[in-house]
Amino acid sequence: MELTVDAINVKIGPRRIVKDLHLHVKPGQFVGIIGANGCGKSTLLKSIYKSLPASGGTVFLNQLDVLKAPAKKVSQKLGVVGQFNEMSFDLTVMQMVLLGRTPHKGLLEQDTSKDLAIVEDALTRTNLLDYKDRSFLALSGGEKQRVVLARTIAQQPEFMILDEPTNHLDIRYQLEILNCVKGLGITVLAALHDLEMAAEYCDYIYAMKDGAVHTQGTPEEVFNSETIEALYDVKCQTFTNPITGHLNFVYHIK
Ligand SMILES: Nc1ncnc2c1ncn2[C@@H]1O[C@H](COP(=O)(O)OP(=O)(O)OP(=O)(O)O)[C@@H](O)[C@H]1O
Repeated sequence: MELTVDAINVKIGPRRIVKDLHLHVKPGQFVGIIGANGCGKSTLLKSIYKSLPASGGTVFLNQLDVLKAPAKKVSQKLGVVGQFNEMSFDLTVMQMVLLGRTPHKGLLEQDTSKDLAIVEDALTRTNLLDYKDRSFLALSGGEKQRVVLARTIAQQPEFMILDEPTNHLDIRYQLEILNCVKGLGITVLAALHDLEMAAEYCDYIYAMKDGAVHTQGTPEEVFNSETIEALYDVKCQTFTNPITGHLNFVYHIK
């Protein structure tokens, strides 16, 4: 499944937060969005998954016109792991993850053995099998984040949007979550703050500044001192870690 975003604009009050932005995610790619706090990453993602109205532009998932299509149709294709996962009523972890099946079901349709098998698989992939009878509200922030990912996996989307998916997570779970998402083999668009993880996991990067694309390309093309300084207003040196072979960064304030 591929995503094509053309000339998207988002205004909040009088302010233009996302400005005429174009973005393309090819089938099977893991694409990252990076940029400083407040540059518009979440606003862009929310406009793509229709949580915020766009004031102009189009979003297509293959032939599906996302901004015009009914929510249920979109949620059969598109799964979202957002930044804030609070809810006010209590469900068990199992019940939360079963909610992921909703877009595929008719009104009042019962859960089938196939739904339960899909949920079991999602719980296994996110290391949550032992948590299935626990109360969602009593979980830690990181555990909640994993439950939300499991729910999104149970939704069986062909395209996944992640907004800072590793917020709240310790290092092991940050790696596990990104490995887990990568292992799904679906197309992914993710806002990421950790540049080293973005360099390791992303096939292609959009670097945003002030609501627009500042630079785009492969991690090797985007991650250089000039771009990082321009995006974050810090001094930066990049180097290849001799142990991991991955791109690493050293920062200091100008
Ligand atoms: N509901 C809102 N009302 C007013 N301003 C908003 C609203 N939502 C976002 N903004 C503003 O839009 C700008 C972009 O916010 P956004 O959350 O998209 O940035 P971001 O790049 O995701 O930041 P972060 O890295 O901190 O999550 C910010 O200046 C923010 O204050």
